[in-house]
Amino acid sequence: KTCCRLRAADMNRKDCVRVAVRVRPFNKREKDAGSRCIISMVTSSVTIQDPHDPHNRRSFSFDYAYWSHSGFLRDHNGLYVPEEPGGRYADQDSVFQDLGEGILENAQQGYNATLLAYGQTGSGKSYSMVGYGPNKGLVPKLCDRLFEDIRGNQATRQCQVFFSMMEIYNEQVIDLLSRSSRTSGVLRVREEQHRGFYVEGLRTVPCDSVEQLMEQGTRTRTTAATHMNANSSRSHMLIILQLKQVTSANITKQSSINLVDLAGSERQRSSGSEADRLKEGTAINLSLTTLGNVISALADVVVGKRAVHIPYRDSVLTKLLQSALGGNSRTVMIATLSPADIFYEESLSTLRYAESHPDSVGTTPAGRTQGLGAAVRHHHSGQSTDFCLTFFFHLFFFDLHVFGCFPLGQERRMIQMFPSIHNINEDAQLSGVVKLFIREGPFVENIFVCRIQEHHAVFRNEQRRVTVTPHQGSKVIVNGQTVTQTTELQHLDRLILGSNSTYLFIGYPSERGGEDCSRYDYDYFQSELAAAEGIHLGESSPGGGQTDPSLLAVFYDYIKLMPMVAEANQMSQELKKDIEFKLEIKNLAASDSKGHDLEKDVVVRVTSLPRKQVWVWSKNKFVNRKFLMEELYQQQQQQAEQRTDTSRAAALQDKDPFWDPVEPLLLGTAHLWLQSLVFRIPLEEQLEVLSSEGRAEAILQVQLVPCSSTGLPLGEDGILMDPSELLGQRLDFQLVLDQCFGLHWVREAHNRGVQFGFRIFDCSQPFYTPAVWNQVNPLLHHHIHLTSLHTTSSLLDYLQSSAVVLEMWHVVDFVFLWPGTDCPAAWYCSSLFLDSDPYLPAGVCAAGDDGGRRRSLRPSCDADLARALKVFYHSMTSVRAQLQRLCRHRPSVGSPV
Ligand SMILES: Nc1ncnc2c1ncn2[C@@H]1O[C@H](COP(=O)(O)OP(=O)(O)OP(=O)(O)O)[C@@H](O)[C@H]1O
Repeated sequence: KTCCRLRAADMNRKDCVRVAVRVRPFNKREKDAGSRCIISMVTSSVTIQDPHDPHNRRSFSFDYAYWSHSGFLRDHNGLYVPEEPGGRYADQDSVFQDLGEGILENAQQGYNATLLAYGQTGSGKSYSMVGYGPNKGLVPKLCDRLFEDIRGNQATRQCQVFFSMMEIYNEQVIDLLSRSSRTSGVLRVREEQHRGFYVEGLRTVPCDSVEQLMEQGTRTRTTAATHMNANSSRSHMLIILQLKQVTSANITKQSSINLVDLAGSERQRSSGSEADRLKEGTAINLSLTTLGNVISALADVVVGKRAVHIPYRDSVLTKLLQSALGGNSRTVMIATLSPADIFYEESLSTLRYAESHPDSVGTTPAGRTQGLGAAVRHHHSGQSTDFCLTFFFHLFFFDLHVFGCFPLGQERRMIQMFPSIHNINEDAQLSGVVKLFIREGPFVENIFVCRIQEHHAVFRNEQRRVTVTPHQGSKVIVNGQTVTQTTELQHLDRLILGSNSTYLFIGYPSERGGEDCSRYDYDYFQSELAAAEGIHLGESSPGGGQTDPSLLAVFYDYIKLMPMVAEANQMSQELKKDIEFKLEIKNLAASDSKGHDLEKDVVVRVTSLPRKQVWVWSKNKFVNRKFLMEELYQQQQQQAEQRTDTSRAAALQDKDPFWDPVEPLLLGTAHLWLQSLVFRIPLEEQLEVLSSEGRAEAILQVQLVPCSSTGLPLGEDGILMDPSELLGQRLDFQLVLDQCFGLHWVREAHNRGVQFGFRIFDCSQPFYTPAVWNQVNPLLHHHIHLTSLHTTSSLLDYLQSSAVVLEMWHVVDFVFLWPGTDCPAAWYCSSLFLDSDPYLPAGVCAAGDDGGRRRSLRPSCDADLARALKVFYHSMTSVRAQLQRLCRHRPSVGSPV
């Protein structure tokens, strides 16, 4: 069995942090993309393989490694179990036996414990922690066992369990069991000497089962996320079970179990943009970073490295977990992984994070651990435990009023009687938790979606016909199409209300067949919307070839970003930012490819509407900014509720995620092929500058002129028949950027200009022409003299097969901006060496370098043919230049030719 099992008793003996890793099966997306599994496990060691370099493998050792990727089947109860008894598949039961039982035992002995799930969004954290359907996860299994034990030991012990459930989002605590948390229910974290950190006013509910409480908490989490324009995968969900035991000898033990479903770890990655780093600081999840630091610091204390300060106070999560991390407390982390090659980077960083938490935390005797575990037997006097279950019935009926939600049994009856709409969430665990029943008769169900309008749309049910009518100015999309009028709904219609509230319509029972509703997941909704915008993957013929995985990755990026862009637009509108976001698919043309199968990527075009200033943000930059926008949105909402002044926050431009300094913008690229140089033939070209969408942005007139070392153009005599004659020789040529035509956009404002940049051969620095301002057809007249003192075969290869990519940059405000570089003005260069070391004696090149490549050079060929080709090529070049000039001066339509 791959899973290395340590008995719970072992765990108790070794005071420690236990780290487990679990890999899940492929999901539909990964299967569609033809993903390969890059994770392998042998006993408790996990190996990950770099999909781009099969020799690059990294192995990590953990306490437990759970193989849940393959070798399983679904039994008649819907449980995922190993295909054969003793098979390697690790099911929910085996994970519970290893991780859950120890924690429970520990808590019963009176020690605090923490169980954390860490991993990227969609990697299986919720599956392990909460579970899906019959495949119950650690939390329900642990609670079931706890209540079973309590009932079994009633004669010798009296026990009470208190339950609380909260969400930490942007360092704010939201009580998931509170009625007010949907709007302004953000609670404060306080500290008291005898109590440590606690959440003021948090509901703590005595209970003897947790199912209903968890359901209620999940429901609040879903609606809170919708309301706050927030993303649930960015928040931490924390369940605290407090166990109070009084033995027959009248000894009181009190302990708490913290169960934490952490935010998706992928947000920890930087967008890589230097300029955005400052703003990113807050976007990166503080609690997640601090948790890592706390655990590492605890490990340092244990090995006696240095007297470390343990940064519990740096984040809300670590403050709340302080009494249950380290010391005699038990901490178990389960790190979850996707098996797919496309998530290599994410999975590697998860393994690194998990590895960095060695199993030594807390091995110090309790007395030396700064009292961390000593919190164990203290009394939580004064906690508000006077709250009882009946309150939740109030809560449910409160929900009924606004959201149409009902207690479980009643809800089942309602489903059998009425049509309804069910929320569909990106996090499958949160799908179907909000249901709105649409009763027949004079009732009108108004639905509240976002803060733009009090009511968004009206649902009516007249004579068993259900219709939706958008309120004026509200966005309602049915099956991918925007509707503005009353529209009748059919069973399984997909609705998107506002920027991104997605619902599935379930008709009357008589309309329902045995169809599988689970296919209408979040991806389905977004794919349908993308198809309406003309973005789709095309028909995949049954049994036909698979879609190119890289195209699939772009498509999935597109549908992932689509709702985020809609939300960003909504926030921009509400916060009156006058910024518009638009998703685009662009060719990554910064290569010298011949234009076939250009790699594509998704970018976000950002336009400041009043100034018509445009920025293009990368995916990562947009995602980070979107989180900052959510933060700003939340702050402003709270300030508006508290009626405080919002103008100060809005004035801090450099902190404003909607704002960016003026930046040069890459408008397009032109490819200048260099092949003529290997024959020392001059070339004059009129190149089209194409935008990333393939639109012609301008015409650029350029020349390649072979020349002497002093810059004199070579005549016909300089033309070579065999490029290999250049090997080891000096080569000089000039790249001339003459003129650019058709920059109509410079007319739109007075501060616009253009600048060209390029990279060539092995030169790491890009080079730029000086900017030219305010001209539709600017004269550039920029000459660059390029020299190779000793032409190597790799340079010849490069010239024969490559093009220089000339980038056209839009610059503004007469500020000299250097796109993507800190390059000083001196890089307006006029001469440049192509040799990596221009002072190397001529003819010196590494044998290995030349040996293999010489073969790829054109062999010396028939002299007559070469001469003929030379003449033909020369005349074609000038004919082409003439033709292009004629095209440019083409008479307008209708005039005589
Ligand atoms: N061990 C497993 N066996 C079978 N299916 C799994 C397993 N782990 C995860 N899955 C499936 O993978 C999908 C994603 O898992 P899950 O929702 O738990 O991810 P997550 O990390 O919690 O994501 P999020 O951060 O969005 O909540 C779910 O459909 C779940 O059923």
